[in-house]
Amino acid sequence: MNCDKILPNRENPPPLLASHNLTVSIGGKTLCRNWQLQLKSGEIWGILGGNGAGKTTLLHTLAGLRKADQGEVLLQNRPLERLKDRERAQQLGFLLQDDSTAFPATVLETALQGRHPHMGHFSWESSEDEAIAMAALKQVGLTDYCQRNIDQLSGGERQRLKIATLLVQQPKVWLLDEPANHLDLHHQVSLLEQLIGSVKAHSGTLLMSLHDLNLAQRFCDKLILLFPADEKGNGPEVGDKVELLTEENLQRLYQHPIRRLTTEAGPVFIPA
Ligand SMILES: Nc1ncnc2c1ncn2[C@@H]1O[C@H](COP(=O)(O)OP(=O)(O)OP(=O)(O)O)[C@@H](O)[C@H]1O
Repeated sequence: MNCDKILPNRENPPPLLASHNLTVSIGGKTLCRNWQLQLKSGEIWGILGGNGAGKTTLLHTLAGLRKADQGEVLLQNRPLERLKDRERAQQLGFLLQDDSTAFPATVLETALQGRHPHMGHFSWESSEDEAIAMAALKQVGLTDYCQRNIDQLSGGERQRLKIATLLVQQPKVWLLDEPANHLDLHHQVSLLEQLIGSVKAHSGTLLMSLHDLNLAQRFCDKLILLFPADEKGNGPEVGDKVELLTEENLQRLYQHPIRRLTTEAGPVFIPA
């Protein structure tokens, strides 16, 4: 591996998460080829693309949950696949779209799982860990449910609990697969604001897949538009949201005309 370009340097610190010549395919479809991506401290990224475009697959690859066809992912300058699970969990948090594998536990026990990567191997959760978990549950409005079993939560409450668990974990790199799923309008905005506030306060970075263009416009600095990769060199487009959120790009991305309206609150996107 050639790390010349990403050696640590005070003026140009290495990206928190980077892909190096990454090629990812699934089901005979190539999502990206020899792809270089750099997520830096303080940056908030979005991945946009239609159903089946590969957003989840790409996020899973960047999190090390599935192997890339070629290339590698670097977490704070170290190849992800060489990190121990615990080391990885200290630095990288993932919000899965589907967590049907979750085992029975109370809301508080689930939030406390976010502390596990930071605890000693044989230690129990301390009162300080519990206070951190309760503070996160308060942030997402679940204090009153802390002793309830998670199978007694609504879809939106479960999503808020997953977000609380990440707030407890406090990773450097946050990868979120459709964080706005199941959330009502108030919680979409208030929880994304809290997540992003926490990411920025800890000089982290966040990458999330979204279906809502207005949330992408509101919260992201940078975007990945997941156009299919082909032999002609086409593929994902990466850049500032201001450059990428055009009607032309969005129509091509979703194969549907999208109108960009200018309002006092900023641009608003609606399907035509
Ligand atoms: N195990 C698998 N084997 C083959 N193809 C798969 C497999 N899992 C997913 N796919 C296909 O890979 C493509 C990308 O799926 P992925 O879930 O990453 O898309 P997505 O952009 O997250 O979609 P959505 O917006 O619908 O959640 C889809 O066409 C899907 O059918």
